[in-house]
Amino acid sequence: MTIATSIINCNYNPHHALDASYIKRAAVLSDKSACLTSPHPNFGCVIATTGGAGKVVGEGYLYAQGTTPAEVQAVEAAGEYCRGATAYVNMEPGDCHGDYAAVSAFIKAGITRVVIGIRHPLQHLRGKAIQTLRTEGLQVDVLGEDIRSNTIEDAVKSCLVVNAPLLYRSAYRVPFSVLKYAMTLDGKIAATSGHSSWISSKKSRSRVLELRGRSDAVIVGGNTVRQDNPRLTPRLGGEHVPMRVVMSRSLDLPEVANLWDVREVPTIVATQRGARSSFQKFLASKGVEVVEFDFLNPKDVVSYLYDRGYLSILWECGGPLSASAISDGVIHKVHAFVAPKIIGGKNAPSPVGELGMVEMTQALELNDVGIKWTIFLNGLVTPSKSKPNKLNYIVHIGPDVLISGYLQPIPDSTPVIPSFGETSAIDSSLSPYESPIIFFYKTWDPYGSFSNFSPHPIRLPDENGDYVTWPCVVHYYQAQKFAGSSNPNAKGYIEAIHSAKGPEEAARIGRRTQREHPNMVRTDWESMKIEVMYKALKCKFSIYPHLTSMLLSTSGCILVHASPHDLFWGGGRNGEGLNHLGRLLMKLRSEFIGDDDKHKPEVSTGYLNYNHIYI
Ligand SMILES: Nc1c(N[C@@H]2O[C@H](COP(=O)(O)O)[C@@H](O)[C@H]2O)[nH]c(=O)[nH]c1=O
Repeated sequence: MTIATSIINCNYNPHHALDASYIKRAAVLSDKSACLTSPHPNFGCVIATTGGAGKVVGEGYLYAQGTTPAEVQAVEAAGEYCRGATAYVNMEPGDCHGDYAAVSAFIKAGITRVVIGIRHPLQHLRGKAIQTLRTEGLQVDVLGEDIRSNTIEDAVKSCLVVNAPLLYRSAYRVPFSVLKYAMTLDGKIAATSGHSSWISSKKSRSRVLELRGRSDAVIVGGNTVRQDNPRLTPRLGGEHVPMRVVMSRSLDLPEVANLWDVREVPTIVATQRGARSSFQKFLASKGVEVVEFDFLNPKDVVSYLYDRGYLSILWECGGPLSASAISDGVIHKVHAFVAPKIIGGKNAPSPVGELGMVEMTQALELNDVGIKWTIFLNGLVTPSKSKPNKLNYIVHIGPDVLISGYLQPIPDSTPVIPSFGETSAIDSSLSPYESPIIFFYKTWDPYGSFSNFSPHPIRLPDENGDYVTWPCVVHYYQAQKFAGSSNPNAKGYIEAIHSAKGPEEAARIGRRTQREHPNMVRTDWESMKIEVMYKALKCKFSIYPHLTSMLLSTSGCILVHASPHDLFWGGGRNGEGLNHLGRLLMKLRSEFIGDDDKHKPEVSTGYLNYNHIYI
């Protein structure tokens, strides 16, 4: 889990522990609708008076999509005590009503401070409530941005867990997939005969029923249907019952099965296009929904379920399908119930089939997102005091042991901005958490003209002060590596770069010459190359009015050169680059914006009016 390392306006707040505890309370509250309604964005709100240890005066949680927002409930519960109080929310308020109900409730009630666990993961809502509240004069502290500490980070993670489904949906456009299996101590999910009831205890199985109640769909394979004739229902007495999904290419399925009884609970059978059409007709006659896929695989099935708006999926399948789902990268979290039993059986099935791994070093490690959670039987998760700060915890449920963890960490949707910290130093108007980010790379992409490869000739003085026109920034930049070199051949290379047919060729000649004749490169190159680039950019964005206005039009945005391999000028694949090109363009933009007339770029009369270029 990476929470951005830079500290933005970090206000030391002696009430970190208090803030963290109320935020964790909001997270636990937000989870209370689990199993009662279909998975949805989980919001909890706690309103506490300020001063000393504070006193909780109102609480609320969103019961289901489209019902009264948690914030409105908490304000109503707190009444007059809202005035001057602090509101704690596990996630930035959304606005599914389109009326800003949550934000206006805080403002009208006189709340003065709002503490927010995580920003809203959905792009179209992200940052909106925070900005509105701040504009209205409320103090808004976002955990991990405005207040940071280990305690705070712990509270952030509790907010990530309760909205993991929405975070995965927002970051990866997939449902949150949990693989659950019960196995004996010797790693079997059934006897050789296929008999499997029961491996885990009644207590463990009621935990599984709760997991189903938290899901939009439960998926099994054909073999599970044939062997177990499962019902796959929560049977908790709650209201929410997930869709049951059977994945079967062959449709080699029994005509009599609990899953074909859809009076209470729907069932989908996902199959290969054209499989056993007579059986498809039989299923349809029972009211079972048959969905055909060109090539039935977990990835396409979850993509289909994503389109149906499913947030959470529980995979209760056998080894072959588990392996296929893991290989497809579909599984995010694993719950393994280990029962203190030994069944043996050379051919008894194991929880995960063939993954094609031949060395133990290839084993997939569960990710430790370090959350102190103890899972109680009622399915609620409550921060624990004593448990080690590890999510890969081992929790005793009856005689069994539950080992849980993530194969893919919860995305924390902190923007991936290269050189996060330096950004605000370049342009104080930018907030890495709020400013839009413009990624530019190839010349044919939007903002492609920001690329050094764009075909904009520039004209700059050489070391003798004579102006030379260069076909583009790349030609100029590559040639400068050898400018002023005492080596008699340097001139020839500079000329070859200057006349290169295109920026790729110019870059190739420049890099090859630098590699093969390092002593020809000017001695101060490493310390000068950023300045050389800045000169070229300043020229380029001064002499073309449309480029000047394009650059100015990005005011307030963070510019990232999205080259995945150039980690000096680019941002890298995951923000590990230095993004110097993006940073120089933001610096130049600030200069243009902040400039008085002296530096205002001259608008050329259609040709390169060199005498007005300020270098
Ligand atoms: N045997 C076994 C499990 N089996 C799983 O539960 C399914 C049966 O669900 P239902 O018909 O709704 O009770 C079965 O098809 C298989 O997916 N699960 C567990 O937690 N522990 C166990 O020991």
